[in-house]
Amino acid sequence: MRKPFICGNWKMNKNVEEAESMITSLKDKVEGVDNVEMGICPTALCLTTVKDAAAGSDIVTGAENIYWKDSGAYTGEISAKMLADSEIEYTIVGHSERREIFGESDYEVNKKVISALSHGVKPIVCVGETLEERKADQIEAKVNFQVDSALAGVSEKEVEDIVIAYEPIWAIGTGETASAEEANRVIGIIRDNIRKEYPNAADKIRIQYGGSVKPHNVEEIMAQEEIDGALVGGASLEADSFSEIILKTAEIYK
Ligand SMILES: O=C[C@H](O)COP(=O)(O)O
Repeated sequence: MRKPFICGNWKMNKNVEEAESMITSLKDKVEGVDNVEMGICPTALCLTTVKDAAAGSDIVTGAENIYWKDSGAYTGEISAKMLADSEIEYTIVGHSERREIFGESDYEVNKKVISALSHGVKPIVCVGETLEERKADQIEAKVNFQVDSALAGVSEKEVEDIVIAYEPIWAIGTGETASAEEANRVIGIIRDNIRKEYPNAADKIRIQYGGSVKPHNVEEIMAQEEIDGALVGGASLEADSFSEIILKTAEIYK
């Protein structure tokens, strides 16, 4: 059975003090959970704060984004190498907000995935369709294209370290979720597509759902066979709601 991964994406929220206090409180609330991997992706400013505050717990840390070069004249960027040097385990790559607001392309997402893997940082690759694409029956074509592009050049061994997050764009921060069955269906499509290129790894790769995951709907979502966790935005900002999501997932996986 794949171990579910519940990961918070704080986006552009929280200063250092707030980050430290949230993790301190979260640690207490999820102590003893060993059947769910738990993570937080804060801003670059708070990465080491979260890492240090989480010490002694099973909470892992991830960045929200990277650039694919190791170092150099790339103002405003951080690299996978820097994350590895600070023992940061994960990085989100290709979140729809990066793609839509900052114009990140599938080509760039792939370069970032390759760079992260080369430094032992695990990428959480986000894919998902817009509402227009959903209405035009293009969900499958869109997500499979995004996944194929992101994984280009990745070996079967390396691919096991990748987490995919299926996040329908229309469900992010809107309070709307894909129904649990629909999220499960699309994630099944993604896994079947991965199986074509990576027959031995497809059943090992974790595929999360993201988009308005909250304490009140997490059980239904996590009960689905294909869904291996969640990438949580808004509800990951408070220790109460995020721990509730983790604890309910842990209960389902008992
Ligand atoms: O990365 C997380 C997603 O964008 C979901 O955000 P949300 O839970 O606030 O809808």
